[in-house]
Amino acid sequence: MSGLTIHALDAGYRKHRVIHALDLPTLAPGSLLALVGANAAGKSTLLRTLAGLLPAQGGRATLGEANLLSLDALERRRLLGYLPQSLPSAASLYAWETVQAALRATRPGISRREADRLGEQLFERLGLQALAMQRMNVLSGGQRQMVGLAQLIVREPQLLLLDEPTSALDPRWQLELLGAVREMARSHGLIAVLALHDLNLALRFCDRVLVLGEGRVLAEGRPAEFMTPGVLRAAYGVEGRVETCSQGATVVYIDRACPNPSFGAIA
Ligand SMILES: Nc1ncnc2c1ncn2[C@@H]1O[C@H](COP(=O)(O)OP(=O)(O)OP(=O)(O)O)[C@@H](O)[C@H]1O
Repeated sequence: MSGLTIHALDAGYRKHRVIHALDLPTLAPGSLLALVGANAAGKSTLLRTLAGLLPAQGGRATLGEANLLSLDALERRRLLGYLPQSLPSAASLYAWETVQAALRATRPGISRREADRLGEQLFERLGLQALAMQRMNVLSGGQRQMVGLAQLIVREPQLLLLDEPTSALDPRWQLELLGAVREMARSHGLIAVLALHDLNLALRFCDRVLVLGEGRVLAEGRPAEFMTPGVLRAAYGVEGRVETCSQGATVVYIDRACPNPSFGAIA
C-alpha cells in the first residue's frame, strides 16, 4: 500500500458545494492527519466523502492504487474504517460481540480461537476489559466511542476516518484513544484522518494538520511549521498564541474572540 492523495476534490450536498478543489499532498502510510477548522468548515463532509457515504462532485482521492471515490462495498469494508460523529446506541449487544462481529465481517473464515485471541488483545490494549460484557445500550457516550474504535481497529483497515473521536472522552481516554491510533498507524502502516476540535491534541498527536476554512485549505503542514496567530484568526476568528511547551510540543493558547473576525484571510 502507498499513501493517501486527494486532488481537486469537490464535495457537498446536491447544489450545496461544501468542499472546493481540495488538494492533499500524499500522506504516507503510518501517518496521522488532523482536520481542524471552525464549525461548518466541512470536516465531516470531507470524511463522509472519503468514506464513500457521499458522492464526490469532482476530483480524485486515491489510497495507493485504489480509487476511493468508486470502491464497491466489499473493498470499502476491507480498506476503510469510518467512525461517525455520533454513534447509534446499537441495541443490546455486548461490546465484545460487536467487536467480534466486526472482525468476522472482514475475516469470515477466522477460527473461534484466533478471533478470541485478537479480541482479548485489543480490549486489553485499549483498556476496555471491564466493558467487554456490558451491553452497548448501557455504555456512556465516551465508552461507546472507545468500543466503536475497537470495532474499526480489529478489522485492520488501511485508512481510518474518525469524526471527532475524542469529543465524548475525558482527558485520560483522549490520550488512550489517540495513542492507540498512533501506535496502530506506526505498527501496521495505517493512515488515519481525524477531525478534531482540540488543537493541542491535533498538534501533539498528528504528523500533519490541515486547517479547513469554508471548505478550502487555509493551511497545511507539520505541527511545528505552520501554526501561527494569523492561522488562528483566519480559521476561528480568535486571538491566540503559539508557543513551545516544556516538553518541546507546539501548543496553542486562545486568549479571546476577535472583535471583527475576518475568516479566511491569513495575515
Ligand atoms: N446532510 C446535509 N445536507 C445539506 N447540508 C449539509 C448536510 N450536512 C452538513 N451540511 C452543511 O455542510 C456544511 C459543512 O458541514 P460539516 O458538518 O461538514 O462541517 P464540520 O466542519 O464538520 O462542522 P462541525 O465542526 O460543526 O462538526 C455546513 O454548511 C452544513 O450546514
